[in-house]
Amino acid sequence: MTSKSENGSICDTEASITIGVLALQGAFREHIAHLNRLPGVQSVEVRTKEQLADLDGLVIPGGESTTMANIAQRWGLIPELKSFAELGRPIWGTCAGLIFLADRASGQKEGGQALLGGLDCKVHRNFFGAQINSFETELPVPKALKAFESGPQGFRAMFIRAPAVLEAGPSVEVLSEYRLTAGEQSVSDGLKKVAVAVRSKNLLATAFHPELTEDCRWHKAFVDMAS
Ligand SMILES: NC(=O)CC[C@H](N)C(=O)O
Repeated sequence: MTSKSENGSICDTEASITIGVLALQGAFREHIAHLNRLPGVQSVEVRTKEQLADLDGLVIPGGESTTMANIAQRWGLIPELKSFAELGRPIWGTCAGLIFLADRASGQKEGGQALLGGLDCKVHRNFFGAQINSFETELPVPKALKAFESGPQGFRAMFIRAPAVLEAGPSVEVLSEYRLTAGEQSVSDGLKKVAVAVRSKNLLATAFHPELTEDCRWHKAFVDMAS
């Protein structure tokens, strides 16, 4: 339902959930657009620690995890982001955001990079190779998530210089897996599959980019976690 506020602007009176999208670098606008399509949800670009206070959940978008970590460090955001996660507030990391949330990462730039951590996982930062190896595929929907109860039984997964979860601890629930092709297995020590979507308590992480497809169900799933 929309109504006119006193100053005459149109506002959505149903909006009750506020989701922030970390807007330091990367694909934050696409997440904002998807979130705004969901009823009762308003989204905000987040650049300061003060903005974190009023959020029901935070999306850390895809982009370049080293650059994002450097900016977050320079702007003094790392301690606040860490405590956001530690306090059990919902965070969804996509692609670079997944790397950011992982406790352990390989394939990092020399000198490593700041990680927020919280997700008991080891990720490979560029598991699927360089930009040129980016690809799109269809994966079965995660049955564990209510948001996928309706709609097609598969979802489009776009992998762009994508990471993958190589090891996950007992607290981590694997929501989606990707089966490696014979060629991929031969350069991955015979690994047959990797996790590409995981959930652990207040943290959701996906190696692919739902914000670049028409499907809003991953955003809905995160809003469910934040509601
Ligand atoms: N699309 C992405 O977010 C790519 C992430 C990239 N592999 C990194 O290290 O940050």
